[in-house]
This record gives sequence, C-alpha cells and structure tokens, in this order.
Amino acid sequence: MMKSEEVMRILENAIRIGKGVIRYGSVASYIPELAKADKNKLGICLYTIDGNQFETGNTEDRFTIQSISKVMALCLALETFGAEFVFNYVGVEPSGEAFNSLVELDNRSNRPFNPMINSGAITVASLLVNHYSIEDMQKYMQDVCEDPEIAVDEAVFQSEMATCARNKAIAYLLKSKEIIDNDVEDSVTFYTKMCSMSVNARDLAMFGLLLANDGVQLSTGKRLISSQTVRMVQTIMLTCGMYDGSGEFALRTGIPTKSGVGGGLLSVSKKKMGIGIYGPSLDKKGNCIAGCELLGYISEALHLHIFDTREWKVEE
Ligand SMILES: NC(=O)CC[C@H](N)C(=O)O
Repeated sequence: MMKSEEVMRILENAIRIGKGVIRYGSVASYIPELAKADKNKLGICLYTIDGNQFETGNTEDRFTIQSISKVMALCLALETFGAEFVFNYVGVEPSGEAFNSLVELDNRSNRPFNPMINSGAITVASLLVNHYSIEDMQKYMQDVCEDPEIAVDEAVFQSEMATCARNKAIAYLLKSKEIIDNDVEDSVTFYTKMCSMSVNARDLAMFGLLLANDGVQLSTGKRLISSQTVRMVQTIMLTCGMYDGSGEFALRTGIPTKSGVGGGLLSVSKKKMGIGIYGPSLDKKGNCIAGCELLGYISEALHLHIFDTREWKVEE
C-alpha cells in the first residue's frame, strides 16, 4: 500500500530525474515543424484503474501523436479484419533497425517486420484506408483517449507531407512487393494524417488505462477493444514499441510502451495503470530521452516491471 502523497513525491522525483537528461537529446527536425518544440518541456500523467489520477509538469501541452498512432491503428485493424488477416501482411518480430528503415524490408523479408515501425504501420494504414476515412480514425482516437478535441495539426501534417520522401520510398517498396495493393499515395496520406493528430499526456494516459483495463472503458463499463487485441497489442509494444531500443528498454522498465517523435510516450502497466508522458527531447533512436530515464525510476519505485511480483496499490 502506498499513500497518494508518496506517489506524487515519486512523480516529482521522476520529473527531476528526467530533466537531468533532457540536454543530451534533441527535438526531431527531419519534420521541420517539429523542430519548433521546446525541448525543456516535460510532463507525466498517470491514471490508475482504481480511479486515481496523478500528474505533474506539462500534461496539458498538445503535441502530435506520431508513431503512437500505430498502436491505435493496429487495434482498429485487428478488430476490423482479425489477427490472421492482418498478420499475413505484417510480422511481429523486432526489426533491430531504425523506425524508418527499409533495408530489412528489402533484404530480409517480404513483409514488414512489425506494425510499430514505419513500413509496418504504412501497411496497416493501407488496410484501413479501404474501410475507413481519416475522420473515422480521428473519431476512434477520440473515443479511446476520451478526448473530443483530438484533431489533425495541419501545420505538422503539411510539413511532413512536404518532406516524406523516405516514407513514400517505403510505401512504393511495399507496393512492389504487392503488400500494398491499393493506392500508395492514399496510404501514405492516411498514415501521415494519423501521425499528425494532436494529443496531450492525459490522452495517452487515458488510452493506456483502457488497455490496462483489458479494453473496457473505466468511466462507462463499455468494452471498446477485445481482450485478445489488447493482449496482442501490448505484447508487440513490449517487444517492438521502442524500435531498435526495445530490448534495452524492456529490460530496464518492463513496461509495454510506444514512443512517437513528437515526444510522446504511451505506457501500460499490468499493475493497472496507464501512463502518458510528453517530452520532445529525443534520444538517438527517436524515443523521448527524459521519459525513458524517468520510467526506469518509476518502474522500480512503483514495482511496475512486468516480471516484478511485488504488488502495488494506492491507499484510499
Ligand atoms: N517515430 C515516429 O514517431 C515517426 C512518425 C513519423 N510520422 C514518420 O513517419 O517518420
């Protein structure tokens, strides 16, 4: 049992620890609009399954969700088409390469390695675009994050569309391998738009809580995502969510997590909480540098490692 004040003290410590490493990272600049972010921002929000909310720092600041949208897209695709169909198009193995790599796709496989890297997520987008409009995707994100304000950040979207030659190269490679069988440009546009949705740390924590609660929305008791999908998605987050840093991150924190180059981190703890983090200073692999550091500390302090058998609960 832990008192609320103690949890808050741990979060304050976590922010201090995170701030200590911000200077070793830098904001993403390959999408010019993202370079405008203030690298010193840092916020963390934690929603627990027993109804507590803890937060500190810049938890209301909006930023683009970027690669964290890959998790929502995967959920929607699994729910719509079923796992067997989706995993025909995309694998579930860590690639060991950067998020925007295409070498392994060209040399080592006829399918993208997993849905958490660009090649895999563009493939998932190409499946979704046959059935859904980007407004449907936006509505889905609003529902799972319980935030009707989620919308495309037009400036970031335009900025990425003007500089996404590499993603187009990946998509055309996918087309040449007949993994994408519809219009390449439509798939890239859908993918880029879903990456450009603006969220805050609270939204990510709320989505994390939904996953931690087995896909059932806490506020309504409504099931939004099936148990099977939730289990699969968390497994893939743990093994592939931090790209070529996934193994080290899993070892250190043991918390299924997905990063985005906008600075967001979405974490799900089976000890029953969702965690959302915002910190746009990134490490070399494109993961929030402060968030990774502070999650290591929080995981130890709150016993959140997936293989940690110690219980954790907030005292009422
Ligand atoms: N790692 C990321 O967040 C990358 C997402 C970004 N939209 C891209 O495709 O490059």
